[in-house]
Amino acid sequence: MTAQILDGKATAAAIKSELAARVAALKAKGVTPGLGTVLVGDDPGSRWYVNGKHKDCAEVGIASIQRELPATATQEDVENVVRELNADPACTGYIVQLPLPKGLDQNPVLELMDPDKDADGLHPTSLGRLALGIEGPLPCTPLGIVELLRRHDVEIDGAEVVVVGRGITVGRSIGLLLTRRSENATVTLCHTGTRDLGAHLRKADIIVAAAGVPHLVKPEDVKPGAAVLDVGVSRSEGKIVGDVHPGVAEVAGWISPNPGGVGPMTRAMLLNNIVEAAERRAGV
Ligand SMILES: Nc1nc(=O)c2c([nH]1)NC[C@@H]1CN(c3ccc(C(=O)N[C@@H](CCC(=O)O)C(=O)O)cc3)C=[N+]21
Repeated sequence: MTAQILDGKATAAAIKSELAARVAALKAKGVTPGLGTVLVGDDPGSRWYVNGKHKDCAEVGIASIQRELPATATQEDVENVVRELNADPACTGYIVQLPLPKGLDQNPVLELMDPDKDADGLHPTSLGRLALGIEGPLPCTPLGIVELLRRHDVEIDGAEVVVVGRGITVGRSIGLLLTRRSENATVTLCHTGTRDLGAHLRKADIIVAAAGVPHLVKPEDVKPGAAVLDVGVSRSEGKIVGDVHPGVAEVAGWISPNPGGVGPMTRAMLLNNIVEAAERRAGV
């Protein structure tokens, strides 16, 4: 058996064309959604990601608001840019590209953001709303994973989902998302303190590997027919190495390639959060 591919690149392209239609409808009402990015320092990887986000915006008709600060920027400098974007009516939502350069404290910056402009869905208020079941921006990678599964008809309702990794961007927040009534999955959150990871993995209908450990999920740990999502991004000689061993493709029912799987979906969901925020504000 060879797994079906959860093609994130193609799915993200389909979502972007749907979003482009919603942006056109907003523009017809006189509303132009705008995504802001705050990039501090000159890390080439961060710059590459931020540029990608603006390219995505151009594709669907979202306006781009780019703010750049040198690596020597002070905490006050960064916080002033955040205040400025909070007050800017052209900015529907924005992200502060993480990590910030050494010496800058990220939490006070994130807490200063207007939660209604949180494009990442990772503001304390957004995570609180998610936990409480209040509408608001949702974390992009978990949302991308749900969309990727839905659009490939992988059953989430009632599924046993095993998540590996407790980071905020994926592991911690996807449990909150998948256990909502609308998703209705059973979620086990595994991490470095888990005693027998293999025993958990072998019971899973859906595995979300987000530990950042190359090839952590082995073929013998996967139940035949399971859906496996590879979120891990490690690098070896410039190439991405995921958390899922290539041999898993022979056992799984579905597998997300990496690159070309969860990454493009994360980017598409950032755009989705901007369009939804603009629609909420316009009362659509
Ligand atoms: N405030 C904030 N929000 C973020 O969402 C955020 C961040 N900071 N800091 C860095 C990480 C990383 N991240 C990725 C998004 C898309 C791909 C992506 O599309 N990757 C491509 C290929 C990448 C390649 O080839 O290097 C793929 O998977 O096919 C990857 C990584 C968002 N991040």
